[in-house]
Amino acid sequence: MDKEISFSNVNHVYEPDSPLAKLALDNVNLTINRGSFTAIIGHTGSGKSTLAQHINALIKPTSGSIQVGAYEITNHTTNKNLKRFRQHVGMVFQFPEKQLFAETVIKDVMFGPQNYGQTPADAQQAAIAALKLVNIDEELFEKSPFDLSGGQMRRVAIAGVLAMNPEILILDEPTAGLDPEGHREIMTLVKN
Ligand SMILES: Nc1ncnc2c1ncn2[C@@H]1O[C@H](COP(=O)(O)OP(=O)(O)OP(=O)(O)O)[C@@H](O)[C@H]1O
Repeated sequence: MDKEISFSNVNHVYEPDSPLAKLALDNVNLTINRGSFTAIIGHTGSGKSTLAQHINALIKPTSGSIQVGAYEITNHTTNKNLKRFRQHVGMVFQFPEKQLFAETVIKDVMFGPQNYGQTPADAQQAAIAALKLVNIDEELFEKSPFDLSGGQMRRVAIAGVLAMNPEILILDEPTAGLDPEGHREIMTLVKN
């Protein structure tokens, strides 16, 4: 199997050189293979989100390096090289429904592909495909995302990431705060 993501001696210190300095990642080494499904488990505050946010270079290592496909992320990586890279690494943050903003479900999901240069027609097609993938009925497409249930809102938010057709999908506690039914729906869609 091709090596896809690897961490080499990754350290991350929040607020270095201050009395509040916090070592959140301590010499992390790991490899995640292409085509695999990996869960990171740990106590609250153990560094799971910090680790996940390194994979799309939202934060950079204090030292060490992360290889994601052909990209290497180090302390020296500059943001200007990262827009194309982030297109391939979809990140679903905790409580992603908090980032919904558009007046309709379909417009919300189209936003990402359009922002990355797709025509409105192509973005709409990508959005429809992503919404199908997360089982959102067509009759909801023109509704406000804020009129949906919590589980539906979360699925629309995930569709917004899937519409970018990422090669890597990172989900940070995707079922947090959902009821058992919502929990089951999200885990089924992630597996699909
Ligand atoms: N922006 C920040 N500034 C300073 N310290 C931070 C920051 N973000 C996280 N930390 C600290 O880094 C450590 C790891 O946090 P992180 O959020 O990665 O943990 P987690 O395992 O994802 O936790 P949870 O399960 O509660 O989401 C914690 O001690 C946290 O307080």
